[in-house]
Amino acid sequence: MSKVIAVFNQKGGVGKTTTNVNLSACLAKKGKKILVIDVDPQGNTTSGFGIDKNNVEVSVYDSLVDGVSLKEAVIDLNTENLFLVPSNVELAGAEIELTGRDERELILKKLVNEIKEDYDFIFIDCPPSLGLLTINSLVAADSVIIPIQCEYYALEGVSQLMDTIRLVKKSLNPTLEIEGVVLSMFDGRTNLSIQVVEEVKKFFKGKVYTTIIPRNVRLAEAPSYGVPIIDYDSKCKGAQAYMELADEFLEYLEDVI
Ligand SMILES: Nc1ncnc2c1ncn2[C@@H]1O[C@H](COP(=O)(O)OP(=O)(O)OP(=O)(O)O)[C@@H](O)[C@H]1O
Repeated sequence: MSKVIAVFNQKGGVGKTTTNVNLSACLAKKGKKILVIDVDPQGNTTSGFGIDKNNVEVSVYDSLVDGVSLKEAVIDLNTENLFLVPSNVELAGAEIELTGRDERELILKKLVNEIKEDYDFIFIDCPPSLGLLTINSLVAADSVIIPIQCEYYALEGVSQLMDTIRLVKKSLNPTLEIEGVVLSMFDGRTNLSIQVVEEVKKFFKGKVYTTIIPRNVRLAEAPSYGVPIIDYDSKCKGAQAYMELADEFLEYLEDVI
């Protein structure tokens, strides 16, 4: 059974891209066939996998705006089980171009449904906004993983994103569920990090898995080399934390099914 997961938080710089690149790479290592769809015009997930975003032939923009099938946009990352639909800055214009189209919130869902069964999991990297691209991502998804940075105002951002999830559930995707929270850039030496973890766990009342990813210099370096952390330094704390997240993710699904 295949599953589509949106990695979503409208706040910028909270670890969405890092989670997408590294969780998907870890799951691919565990034998799951993974497609990552980069729906962020910044294209950091695309470059995080080592793809030159200024040089892609077909991108998610072509699919969303011109109806090119996602199959035609897929890049084989030459790592076993791992595939990518790339993005680039062209996507920044898509929200305006799609305004006024019929069923504009359902475009990605229709495209994803055509290829869903070819993969075990499809991860969607949402942009840091609450616009049409994010709504398309949440409508296409079966579940949401929420990265939260352990920093000031983390919880305020969470209540805002919960409003969006509730709205999408109510009007466009009633079966959408929250699956897990990734507490990103945790610095165990600061009270703030510890407090954020406690508050977030209380907020979600133990209903979802909450995985802690430490602030880790190797994780911060890996994107500039265009590799997932597991291929960069598989022994570092960041790589181990994402492997643990992959285990939790798979355990959660076993429990649910
Ligand atoms: N656990 C970590 N340890 C150290 N650095 C990290 C960690 N997680 C993410 N970073 C760094 O923090 C920055 C922001 O992370 P990331 O790009 O994943 O966030 P994002 O939510 O995708 O951002 P945006 O909203 O701009 O798309 C990046 O430079 C990334 O390398």
